[in-house]
Amino acid sequence: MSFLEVSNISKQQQGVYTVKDVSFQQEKLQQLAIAGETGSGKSTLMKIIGGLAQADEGKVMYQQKRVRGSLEVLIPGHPGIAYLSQHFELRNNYRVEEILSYANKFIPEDAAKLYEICQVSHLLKRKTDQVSGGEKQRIALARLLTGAPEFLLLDEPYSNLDMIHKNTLKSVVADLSEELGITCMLISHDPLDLLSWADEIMVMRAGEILEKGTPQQLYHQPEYEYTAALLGKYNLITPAIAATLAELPGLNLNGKDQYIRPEQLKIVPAVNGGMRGEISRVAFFGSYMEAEVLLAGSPLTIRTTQTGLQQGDTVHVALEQVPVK
Ligand SMILES: Nc1ncnc2c1ncn2[C@@H]1O[C@H](COP(=O)(O)OP(=O)(O)OP(=O)(O)O)[C@@H](O)[C@H]1O
Repeated sequence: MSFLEVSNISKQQQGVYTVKDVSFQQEKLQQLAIAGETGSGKSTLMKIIGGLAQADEGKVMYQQKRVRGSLEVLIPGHPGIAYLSQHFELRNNYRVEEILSYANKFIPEDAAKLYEICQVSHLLKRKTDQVSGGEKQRIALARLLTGAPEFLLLDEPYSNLDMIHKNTLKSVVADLSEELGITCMLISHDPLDLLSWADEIMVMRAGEILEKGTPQQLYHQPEYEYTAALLGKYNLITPAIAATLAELPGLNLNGKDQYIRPEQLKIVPAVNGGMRGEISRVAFFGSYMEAEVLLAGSPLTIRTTQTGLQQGDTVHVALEQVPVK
């Protein structure tokens, strides 16, 4: 039996299904991410898994035991499962070390290691109102981890963090499995968080699991345009557009909609036989440029590191198909 088995979970709120017949499994130490637009039911599902909400139907089995819903117990939640909410609160007027010692199950040396992993060791003597938002987030995580959970549910842990604090917390989360043997499930609205971290991504739409797969599968060969859009920019090539792009080297004429990522389109030297087009727009993104190129009248977005491109330039374009693992 799997570490986590979710079977036929449904929940209605105000007469509408917010989670509908969701079933899946997660193995120990497997890094599972949930993607989906706002309101697609991600948080509701995660709270049901952690015993913090009540499902109407279905069951959650964690390490072979049923997780009881929030209405079946006096204090909602499961002792082995920690849930880091995007709306966490730290009690005011306490020292960080007091907050952390409250539910601590570790001996001092192990707790110190935990604080180091969470990068909060230097904050222990401060009061909770003397730390920044990003530091608070790491303290909240450290506090959850002091309860020695084996399973951690991370609900948008990086929202409201600037790039520096986000990267610090991302490296903390990356270390959790390896250093502490904790299995994690992550919700994030930023595709970069999910793609770089997950072993498997589940895509939710209107309370249901639409599709799931490895980051590479879902990024390069999504079944649905919804998934393509969630995970990054793309060019929709319908069969009608594909028919006008017959000269584009590498294009697959398979009669289906294709979602071509901007970095799959390459500007090539004219002698290499790419399809001729005209640049209609260029934008600078720091480490790369994005150019919109009109190919047979269709505007396609290309990501390139080539500099000096300008509106009105003639370029030749080829397509690289990416083998998917
Ligand atoms: N207590 C509630 N009562 C009624 N409807 C609710 C309640 N909580 C959530 N919902 C609705 O359930 C749906 C799913 O909400 P949920 O928070 O699970 O989505 P989400 O995918 O996590 O969204 P987000 O990315 O914005 O956090 C939404 O349509 C929301 O409005």
